[in-house]
Amino acid sequence: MRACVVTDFAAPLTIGEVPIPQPGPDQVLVRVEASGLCHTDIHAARGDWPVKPSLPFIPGHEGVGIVERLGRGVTEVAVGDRVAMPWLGYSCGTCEYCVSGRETLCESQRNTGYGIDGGHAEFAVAYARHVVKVPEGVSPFDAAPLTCAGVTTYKAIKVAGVRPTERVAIFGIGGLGHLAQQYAQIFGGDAIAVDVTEEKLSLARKLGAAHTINAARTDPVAAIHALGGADVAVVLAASPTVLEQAHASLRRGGRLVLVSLPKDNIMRLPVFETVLGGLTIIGSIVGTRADLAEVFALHAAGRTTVQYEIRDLDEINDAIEEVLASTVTARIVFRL
Ligand SMILES: NC(=O)c1ccc[n+]([C@@H]2O[C@H](COP(=O)([O-])OP(=O)(O)OC[C@H]3O[C@@H](n4cnc5c(N)ncnc54)[C@H](O)[C@@H]3O)[C@@H](O)[C@H]2O)c1
Ligand SMILES: [Zn+2]
Ligand SMILES: [Zn+2]
Repeated sequence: MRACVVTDFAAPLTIGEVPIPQPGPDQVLVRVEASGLCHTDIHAARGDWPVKPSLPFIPGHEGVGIVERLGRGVTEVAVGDRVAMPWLGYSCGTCEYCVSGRETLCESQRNTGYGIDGGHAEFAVAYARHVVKVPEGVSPFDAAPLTCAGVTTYKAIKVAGVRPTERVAIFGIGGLGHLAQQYAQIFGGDAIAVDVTEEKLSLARKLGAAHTINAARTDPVAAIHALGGADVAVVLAASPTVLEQAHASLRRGGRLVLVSLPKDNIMRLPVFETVLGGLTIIGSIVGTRADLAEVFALHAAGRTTVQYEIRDLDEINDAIEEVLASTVTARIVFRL
């Protein structure tokens, strides 16, 4: 099969032929139709984070496709089902986190496109318990970005507890951000979209943003305080500077939700303003299978719009450069 393989954190990704993987017990073989390029794939391919994937590996955790074969004991899905293969590729099911609906915190978890070969390939093997069925009527190209960008930001808005009329500042209107904005609005909030290009802000306006701020031209902290300050700020740009701006943009009682994972792995936190402002700081990691089912249901009901550009897998290295240069409207999805 044709697959994208990371062989070296310092080298471009390679596209080549590798054997089709075989599903073991409790696993399924999926023929991938569409696979979204998350910024996390770039961090993974470059070894940006403290825990690195072992080489070589196939990235991609927004893979969507058709179940082609079942391993021994699989009852959860059938051959022919369309499924999504999210970042949470395996969790133990029995630890205190798993049994209390917090499977994304499982310490035995394995991650698709990181510890388990992922979706940037013609076929992928996944644990049947951890794939999520894509509802009838949702295209694989819409489903792919929802599988990480969607579920992650849906969860981030949920943990922030966004309430009607609250001002929700979204820092970074990329793959994650354009969906975060829509979930903030679905929960009743007014979105303030912050990014560094006019194309991203024009998409945000099209999707209903109450305000847009170009951080390349205007100080977003002053601009958000001129609107009264943010009740919630969600950080989706992988930069410590943006983390600090998001914190500074909050009004008293505000909540800061950390989602992006900058290589630098550090933010300066002003203690005085945090204490006196009664601020809450929340870390949010992807979402559960149940969250993803809700994300798909919202989309099937016509409540969200997924913005994507389709590319061939051979173009992945150029696609990565485009994401890093902020020239992609929202998400790139590979057609397999
Ligand atoms: N916590 C999680 O569960 C989780 C899940 C998925 C992705 N992530 C992380 O979230 C981050 C975003 O992922 P993505 O796929 O949406 O990336 P992306 O590249 O599509 O989006 C990032 C956006 O930030 C914008 N940006 C850049 N500099 C900015 C600035 N100074 N101010 C405001 N905006 C700025 C970019 O123009 C772009 O639109 C990555 O670090 C990724 O690893 C985290
Ligand atoms: Zn992702
Ligand atoms: Zn567990």
